[in-house]
Amino acid sequence: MMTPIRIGTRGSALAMTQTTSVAERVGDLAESSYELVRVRTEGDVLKGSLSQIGGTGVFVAALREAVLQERCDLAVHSLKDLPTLPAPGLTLAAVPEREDVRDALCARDGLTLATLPDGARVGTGSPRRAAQLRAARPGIEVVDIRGNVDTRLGRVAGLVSGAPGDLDAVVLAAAGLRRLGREKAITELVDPAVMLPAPGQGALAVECRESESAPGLREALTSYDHGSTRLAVTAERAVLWRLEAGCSAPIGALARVQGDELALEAVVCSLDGRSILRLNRTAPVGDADAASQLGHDLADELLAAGAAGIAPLTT
Ligand SMILES: NCc1[nH]cc(CCC(=O)O)c1CC(=O)O
Repeated sequence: MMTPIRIGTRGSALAMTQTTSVAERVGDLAESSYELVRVRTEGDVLKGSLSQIGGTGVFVAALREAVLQERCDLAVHSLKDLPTLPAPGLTLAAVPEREDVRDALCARDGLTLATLPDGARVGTGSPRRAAQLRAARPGIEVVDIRGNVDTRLGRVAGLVSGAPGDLDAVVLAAAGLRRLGREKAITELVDPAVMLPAPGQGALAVECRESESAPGLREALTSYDHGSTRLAVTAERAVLWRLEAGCSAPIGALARVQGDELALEAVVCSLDGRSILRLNRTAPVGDADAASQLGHDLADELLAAGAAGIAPLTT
């Protein structure tokens, strides 16, 4: 018998549901009980816009510390919040199968990107979403917002009963809405041809200590890992790494395994949405190194095409 696997999580509703579903699967696979360990992160404490807080990994650092200090054995993160630099002493032990990768428009009165009136106020805290929104619909006003999913939905007029709402719509990740059982708020799943998601969007990351040696745990995590999801997010994150960009840079990337090819698309946007540089590239499906190479190669093409002059990459 093993002692319970201790799984670190942020306290937000989204983090708790994500961690609980991971914990149940890992517990089953390792034939072990588990307990959740709540960790408060800087990203939960600080107020203000995420782009103002800046820096990568505000949601991640405290969870990583908790694993390194052996206050817990695993940490569950949203992969898109995970810095591209590896954390010494930790390893990305499992990337479970990805949820919906798309961004979701949640608008009043069933409106969509095409039917929102000019002048509509659309909330997002993400420069990537803001830029692609402006490019798709130059007439709308993008409003910088932050807060948890329910706070954001509450800003949309008529979407949440009792909340007056000062916005016509917000854009959130479909994956988070689904995990929270809030998919009814979605009025349009935005086609990635219009809005390329963030690298790693919709995927989770399970980290453990490199030295983890509990019987069965590493094996359980290896069998929980989803090969094509890992290849896709590896390629996407390699773009970000090569551009030396952070998670709040106006960059989107999406890779998919299509037959025996890994197809990667990436976009770099100016903040005003007027310049959009979008390229794609494919490689034969191979190992993680080949997926990284594909991401690096596409990033080099973006740089050669002027990416650094379009967007503030290091924010
Ligand atoms: N940066 C916030 C964040 N990190 C992960 C998700 C949920 C979706 C996902 O797993 O990609 C969200 C919320 C959002 O973007 O709407």
